[in-house]
Amino acid sequence: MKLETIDYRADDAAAQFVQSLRETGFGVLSNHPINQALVESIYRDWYAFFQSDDKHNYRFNPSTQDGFFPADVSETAKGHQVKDIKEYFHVYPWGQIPATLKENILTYYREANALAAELLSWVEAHSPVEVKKGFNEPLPNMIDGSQKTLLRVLHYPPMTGEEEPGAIRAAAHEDINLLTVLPAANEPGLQVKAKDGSWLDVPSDFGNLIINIGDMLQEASGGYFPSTSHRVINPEGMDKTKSRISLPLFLHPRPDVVLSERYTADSYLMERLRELGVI
Ligand SMILES: O=C(O)CCC(=O)C(=O)O
Ligand SMILES: [Fe+2]
Repeated sequence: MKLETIDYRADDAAAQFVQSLRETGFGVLSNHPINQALVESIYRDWYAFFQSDDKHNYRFNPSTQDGFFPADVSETAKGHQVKDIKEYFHVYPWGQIPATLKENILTYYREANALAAELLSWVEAHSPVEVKKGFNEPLPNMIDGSQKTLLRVLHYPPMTGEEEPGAIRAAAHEDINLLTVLPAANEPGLQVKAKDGSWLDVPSDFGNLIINIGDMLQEASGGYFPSTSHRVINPEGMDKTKSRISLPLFLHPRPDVVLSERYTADSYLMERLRELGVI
């Protein structure tokens, strides 16, 4: 099995994209409307920010979760013991954002959300009737006006040789949210677990847009759309000395959205955050 890249402008792009999501939990788009020059300037400016001491002036707020998370408080994926090798910044439009970085990152936030709403309408349009009937409201509606959607700017530092044994950039995990939208990072490493248990490279040609299903869409679709495990492996050889920057947008429904008979978006998120031990 291999992940195929889908041309966003193809006549049957929506059908192909939804089929890829259904089969692998991932969809990869080329020729999409996200401005690549904007993504590149975000990578460049935030790389400089992560290199500076200024980042420590934006330490995350534990109750609202916006701001800078240093490597020593970085996540440990569910079911793992060692921390990931990464630091990151959580951007919410209402949260702390360095003034010089604000305009570009909020433009990206807005544009990526607009595309995400369209992709959710593709998912809905290509869902079987029984699955569609289970959606309590149209999928694009679920994120409309949501204050919960999170843009994470990630910096994976170069390898030093001092890493904790077994630690990798991002240990295997599933995303909690509805869909995740991710421009290809400036370095490779992202892999998705196939049905046979093998790890596949996600095609990360610069300019591709990668979309994956999160647990909330799996829940809302009664398991029809699978939330698949993915990870970021450590670089080898010459790439060891390179940083990797990536920019996942985690689409979160409004808290009152009913996902299933068991969960609202809020009760689902709280249960997962409690399991992770972060609340
Ligand atoms: O850095 C990446 O390419 C993926 C990051 C990721 O999966 C996550 O932060 O949930
Ligand atoms: Fe992820």
